Amino acid sequence: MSSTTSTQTPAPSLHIALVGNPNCGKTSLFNQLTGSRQKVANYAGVTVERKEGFFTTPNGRAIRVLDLPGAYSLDSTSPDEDVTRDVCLGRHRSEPQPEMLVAVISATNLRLHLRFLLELKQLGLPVIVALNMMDEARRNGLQIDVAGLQADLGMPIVPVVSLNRAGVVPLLQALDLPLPAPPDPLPAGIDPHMEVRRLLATYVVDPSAGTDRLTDRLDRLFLHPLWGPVILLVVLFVMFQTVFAWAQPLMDGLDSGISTFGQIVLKPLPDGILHSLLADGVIAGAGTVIVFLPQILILFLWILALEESGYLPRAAFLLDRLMALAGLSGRSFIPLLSSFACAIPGIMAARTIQNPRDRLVTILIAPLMTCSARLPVYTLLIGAFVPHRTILGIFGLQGLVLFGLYAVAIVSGVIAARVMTRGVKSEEHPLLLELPPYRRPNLKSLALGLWQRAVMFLSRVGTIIVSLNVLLWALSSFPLPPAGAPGAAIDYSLAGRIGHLMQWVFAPIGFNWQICVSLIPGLAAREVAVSSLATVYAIGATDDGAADKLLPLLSTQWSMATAFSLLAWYVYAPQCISTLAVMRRETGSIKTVLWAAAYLFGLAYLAAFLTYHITRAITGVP
Ligand SMILES: Nc1nc2c(ncn2[C@@H]2O[C@H](COP(=O)(O)OP(=O)(O)OP(=O)(O)O)[C@@H](O)[C@H]2O)c(=O)[nH]1
Ligand SMILES: [Mg+2]
Repeated sequence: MSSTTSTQTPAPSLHIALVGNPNCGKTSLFNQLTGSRQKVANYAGVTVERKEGFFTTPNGRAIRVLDLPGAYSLDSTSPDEDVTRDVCLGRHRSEPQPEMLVAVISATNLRLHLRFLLELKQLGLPVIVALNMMDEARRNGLQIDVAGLQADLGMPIVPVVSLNRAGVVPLLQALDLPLPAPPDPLPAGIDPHMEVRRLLATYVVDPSAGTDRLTDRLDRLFLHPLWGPVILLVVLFVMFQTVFAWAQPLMDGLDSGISTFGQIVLKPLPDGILHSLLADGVIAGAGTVIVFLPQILILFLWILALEESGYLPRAAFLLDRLMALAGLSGRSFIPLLSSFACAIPGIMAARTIQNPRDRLVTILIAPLMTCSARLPVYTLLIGAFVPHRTILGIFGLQGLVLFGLYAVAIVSGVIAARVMTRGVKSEEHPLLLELPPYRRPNLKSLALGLWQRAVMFLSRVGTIIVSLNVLLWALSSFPLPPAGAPGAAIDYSLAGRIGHLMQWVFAPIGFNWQICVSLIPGLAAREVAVSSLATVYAIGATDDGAADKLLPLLSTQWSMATAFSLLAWYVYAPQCISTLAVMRRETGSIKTVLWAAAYLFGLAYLAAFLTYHITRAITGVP
């Protein structure tokens, strides 16, 4: 900026990095400084790769800032911590050493975080300490002699609260000052643990130390050997019940909105190609998927609230034994849990696992965890084939079946991991899982998180789903049948012919040719299978408006065995190219990916085959 109004010349630009222990609030600080919306959550290991951002200080200094994965020390042991170590030491392949570090430490966890800070002193780089979570420290009555600590450490300390912009202003101001001198390293022979103890004893008064805090009281309940698992089951159970119960009115509203919209748009158009393209390709396709938005948002509301509350690491702790059964350690839990939202961040979160075997097995079973894109497929079929009935007076049968599908996937994941590890115990270090304090989820950040999800979902619908559906519409409409040909026009189209050919392979598991056709575009994204079915059936239908009636249509045209077989297929099939691509990137091996795809498709076929024939035998429908 060549400003003539400013009286001060901005200081030269600066390149800094945010470094600190996991879960100390680096990403929250990064988001406040740069205005970005990187993922933040209340457990260790959320950020697994470096993120770059830019901002300007009040005096106009241009700053490039890196958010780094959390680390416990510079002797890194996992791929995510490698990044932090390499950047700090100036050894990173594509990232120059920062000119200054902003060491983020949490005021509520000084015993752990000061130790890493002492290690950072050895680097010979200027360091500013951002003393984060001051709001919580104040609430707990913690008194910190910041001036004394700062003089003792030889580094400027700036108290901050990274929850809002105002809370980080002191740091912005500190970044306008000339760079501090690099601190002196800890003299040889001084034990860092003793040094931390000395610092705490001299500069910190913690009146709540040794008292029974809320977090301790809650942990006695949530980590109780009996009540802990019971509560976990109840939480998961209620979650799936609400996905159906709360979403229904919203879904009905959306459904009728889309029908009305379709009628208004289509009414002036004469019958013909354009009418069919809009009705059968765009509206039928996008409309059938959009109605699932409420369910997806309810699922995410739960996931976001659980992430922020601090409950997830407790769940990992409770399930450590289950993981041991699979030959894995509790460290695999969070990556697997993230995969319930989407396997892609889940597979990336496996970078926090140190042991290479455990990391590979976790990546290989991550696609078995039920990602949110399966939800439309599951609920469409459950809605069409499972009666809307209450069991024992309180449990909805549909929610129960959904819960069952998730449970089957988890059990399958455990068995698959056990086979891959041959039950040999993990050599990963015993689970040293940090249990963060419980936090009431912030309503604003929940709302923001949901908004981001909604935008992501709708833009998926608007881009990939609509374009694939238009493509599918074209393939299902052309070539046109010869004049006077008997049967439905779609049978003569390219898609119809491909579907009939594929039936050779899929008839033994009860798939009709329409399902076969929808499986191909469904590879791009699982929800596309639903919109594709809508398009294929709409084009094939003789009566108008079949599109918005996919659900009743399926319940009359498919047997229960076919529907359940497709559900079983979707529990296992790696119907998502992006997941396979991320697997390739994270493992660096195309062989691994081919193997993963083969074993998952194999399982899918086997499960669908068994489900189809068992259901047929039970229902007695041939
Ligand atoms: N009360 C309070 N909570 C905070 C503050 N800063 C961050 N948090 C919360 O602390 C948790 C961790 O924040 P993150 O920003 O994800 O931490 P991180 O250091 O990036 O964590 P990793 O990426 O796992 O290393 C989240 O629940 C935040 O909402 C703060 O100043 N006060
Ligand atoms: Mg982070």
